[in-house]
Amino acid sequence: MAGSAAVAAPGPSAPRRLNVNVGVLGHIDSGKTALARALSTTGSTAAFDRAPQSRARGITLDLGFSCLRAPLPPHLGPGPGELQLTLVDCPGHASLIRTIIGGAQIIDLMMLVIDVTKGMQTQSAECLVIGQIACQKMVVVLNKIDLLPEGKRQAAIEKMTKKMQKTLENTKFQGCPIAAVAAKPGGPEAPETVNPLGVSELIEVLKSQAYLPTRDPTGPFLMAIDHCFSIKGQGTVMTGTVLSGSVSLGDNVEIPALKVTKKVKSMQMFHTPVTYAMQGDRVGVCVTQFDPKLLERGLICTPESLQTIHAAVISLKKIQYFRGALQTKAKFHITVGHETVMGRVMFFSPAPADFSKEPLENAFDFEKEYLYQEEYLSKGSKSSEENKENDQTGEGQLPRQQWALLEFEKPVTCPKFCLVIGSKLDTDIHANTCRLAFHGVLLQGMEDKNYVETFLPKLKVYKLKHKEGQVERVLDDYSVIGRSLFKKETNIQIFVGLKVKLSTGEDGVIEGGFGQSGKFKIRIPNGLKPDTKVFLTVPSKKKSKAGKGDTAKEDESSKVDSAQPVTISLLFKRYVFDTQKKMIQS
Ligand SMILES: Nc1nc2c(ncn2[C@@H]2O[C@H](COP(=O)(O)OP(=O)(O)OP(=O)(O)O)[C@@H](O)[C@H]2O)c(=O)[nH]1
Ligand SMILES: [Mg+2]
Repeated sequence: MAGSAAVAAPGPSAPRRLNVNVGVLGHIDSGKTALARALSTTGSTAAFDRAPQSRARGITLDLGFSCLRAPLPPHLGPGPGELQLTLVDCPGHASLIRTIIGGAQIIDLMMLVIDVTKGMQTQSAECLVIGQIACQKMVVVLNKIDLLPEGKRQAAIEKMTKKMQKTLENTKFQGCPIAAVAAKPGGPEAPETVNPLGVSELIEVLKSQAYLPTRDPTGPFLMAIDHCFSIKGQGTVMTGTVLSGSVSLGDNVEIPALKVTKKVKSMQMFHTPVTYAMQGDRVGVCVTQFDPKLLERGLICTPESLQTIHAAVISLKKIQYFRGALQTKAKFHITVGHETVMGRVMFFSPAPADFSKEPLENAFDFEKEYLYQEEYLSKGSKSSEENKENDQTGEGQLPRQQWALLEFEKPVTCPKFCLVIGSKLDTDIHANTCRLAFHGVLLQGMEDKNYVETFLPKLKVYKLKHKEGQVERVLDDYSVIGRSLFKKETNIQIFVGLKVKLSTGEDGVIEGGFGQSGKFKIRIPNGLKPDTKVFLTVPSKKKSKAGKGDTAKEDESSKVDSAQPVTISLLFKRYVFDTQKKMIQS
C-alpha cells in the first residue's frame, strides 16, 4: 500500500485522489473566511458538477476547514482522478498568531489574502514571514476588488500587483501568482445571491500550483487533529492531516496530551474506508471508548514517540523584519512544534576555530566548544561590532550557524527536530511591527527535570574573560606587585598559578595576594627586561611606602611617577555550566 504514495486508492478501479492543504492567511478582515466560503461553494456547485464525487462532503467541514474538489490536473499524474483542496481558514487577529503558526505547519500551499484597498498590513507581513518558514508555495489573492471604482479597477489592480511583486522580490515566493477577486462583493450587507468575482479563475491558479507534497511513510506516525466527534455505534472519529510516518488499521496510537493509547478501529479517506494512511493524507481515524469532548485540536502519534522536554538546544536564525535585538536571558513566546510556551534564551556561536565551518543540519555536536554571546550576532548587533574589532581578518564576519539554549517555563511535548518559532507576543498588537523574532530547528531536547545538573554541564559553552590591572612596582628582577586587577574582597587564592602578560611583553604567573587591598605578587620566570625595569623604577620616596597607607593617594602618586603605566592582562575562559567555575587558560 505504501507504494500508492500520495493517492488514496481503495481498489484498482477507484479513481486516483489527491489531497492538498491550502492555507488561507492574511490580516484581520481581509476576507479570508469569505474567500474560503466562496471557493468551496463555487468549487462544489458550478464548476465541478460533472464529477459525482465532488458533491460528497469532505470528511471534515470544521470551523476553519472546508474543501473543494476538481478533476486531477494533468501535471499531477496520468489518468482521471480527483484533486481535493482542503482550505484551512486561519484566523487573522494578531492575538491568534499561535493558531496561525500551527495551521501553517500542515499547509502545502498558502494563499495570502490582501485587502486590495489597503495593501500589505502588519499581519499580512507576519503571515508572509510564517509562510517563508513553514510553506513551500504561495498564491497572493487581492480581495475586495469590488471596492475599486469600476473605471479605474484594472489600473488599480495592476498597481497593487506590481507593489506586491516588489514586496516578494527578496522572499522565496518571488514571482508567485497574484490573483484578484471579490469574495463577497458589496460586503456583509450584500444579498447571498451576489456572485463573487474572479473565484473560478483563482481555482484554476490553485490547481496549477497544486503539487505532490512530501510523502514519506517512514519514521513515527504523527497527525494533527483538527476535529473530533462521536458516531453512534462506531466510536470516536478524529480527523486531521498526517504530518509524518504512516498508520494502519489495528495500530495503537497515543494521545500524548491525555497520556492515553487507543487502537485504530477503522479509517476513512475521502469518505471511503481505508486500511492505511501516510504523510500528507487527510484521514479520519476511529477509536473506541474515547470521549470526543476531551480533545478538540491536538496531536496523536505512535506511542511514546514524542518527547516532553524542559529545555532544548536549537539552531536558529533571526527574522530579518524583527526590529529588536535578540538578547541572552530575554523571554520569548516559543512555539515548539504545535505548542507555545514562555521560555528564556541563551545565545551562543561557534568557537573562533569553527567560525566558518559548514553548518550541521539536524544534529548538535556536544564534543565541540561554543562561545557564549550576550546577544544573537547579526549585522549591526553590538557584539558583532565588538567581534569586528577583535577579528584578525578585520572583516567582522558573522558565523554561518548560531544556536540557543531554551529553558521553558512549562514542559512541552513535541516531535524530534521540529520547527521552533520565537516571538514577542506581548508587543502592542497595534504597533506596526513584526512580533516574530527567530525561527529554528530543535536539535536536542532535555527530558530530565534536573537538566541543569544532569545535562547542561555537557554543553561546552564558554565565556572569554579579560581582566586588566597595572604593575605598581618592581619587587626584584623576577617579581612585581600588581594592582587594580581584583577587588579588595576577591579571594586571590583561586587565581594563583594563572598566567598573565605585561604590556611590555613579559609573561608572568600570579603568586598570591599582597597586603589587604587586592594587590598581588607576580613572578616573572624569565626576568624583567632591562627597559621595563628602568621604566618602572622611578625613584620616588612615596612609592617605597606602597603597600601601606592610603590607596587612593598611592594611585595618584604612581600616575605622576610613571608616565606610561605597565598594564597586566589576565585572559581565561570559563564554561557557563561548570558548577566549579574553573578558570581555563590555553
Ligand atoms: N466589499 C467587500 N467586502 C468583503 C469582501 N470579502 C469580504 N468582505 C467583508 O469583509 C469583512 C471581513 O470578512 P471576513 O471574511 O470575515 O474576513 P477575515 O479575513 O476572515 O477576518 P478574520 O478571520 O477576523 O481575520 C466582512 O464584513 C465581509 O463581508 C469583498 O470581496 N468585498
Ligand atoms: Mg475569518
